[in-house]
Amino acid sequence: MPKAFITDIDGTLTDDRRRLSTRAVEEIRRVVDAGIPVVLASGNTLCFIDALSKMIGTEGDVIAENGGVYRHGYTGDRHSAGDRELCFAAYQKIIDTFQPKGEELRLYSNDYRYSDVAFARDADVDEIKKLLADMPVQVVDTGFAIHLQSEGLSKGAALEKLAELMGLVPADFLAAGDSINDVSMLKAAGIAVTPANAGPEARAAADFVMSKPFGEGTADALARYFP
Ligand SMILES: O=C(O)COP(=O)(O)O
Ligand SMILES: [Mg+2]
Repeated sequence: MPKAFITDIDGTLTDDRRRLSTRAVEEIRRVVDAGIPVVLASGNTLCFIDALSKMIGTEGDVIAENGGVYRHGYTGDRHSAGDRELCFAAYQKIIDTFQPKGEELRLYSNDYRYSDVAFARDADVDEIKKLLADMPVQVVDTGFAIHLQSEGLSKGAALEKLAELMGLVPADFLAAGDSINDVSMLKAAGIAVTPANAGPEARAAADFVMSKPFGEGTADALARYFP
């Protein structure tokens, strides 16, 4: 049995409209009550994940902003990395290119981010990647938002550091994720699963693709690996 569980949120615990699977929540509570550490790892902001962590009932071990931020427990230090000003300069470059064409970009939860810049998927990602090719910024399309983050940051890299604070190694974890921003975490974990809605990158990185999509698939994985 794995010693711990790390899970993505959007598309892995929720459906594509971001509605939480109550069965996945129940399974996580069962696992937490059995003494298994559970990490929530998401592209979302720290405050968003903290609220979710409290209400689901996990212990505050979190990775936010796709690895730009992590923290061990609710009272642990917040570790933030990355050059947010650089990400903003990249975002400005995108605006300067797209706005004259009449395309509006919408920032997501900008007041609450420490590391990355996230915005609505209204612009063409391939065009953005081409535009920013000479900048040390990653363009990550999670299927829910587009993120700009400093090179070298990922959920997998943050897992390495957080696991150490938890007295574990990434190989101790079962990981669940649905998207390209989960690949590094799925690869680092001992066992990796992906719900049936997952994109091709996450599928390729997972050991098992669950037969059900979204939180239902993740709930099945918890029942299987933490019986
Ligand atoms: O914030 C996003 O874009 C997606 O969030 P996720 O990492 O929980 O899927
Ligand atoms: Mg996701």
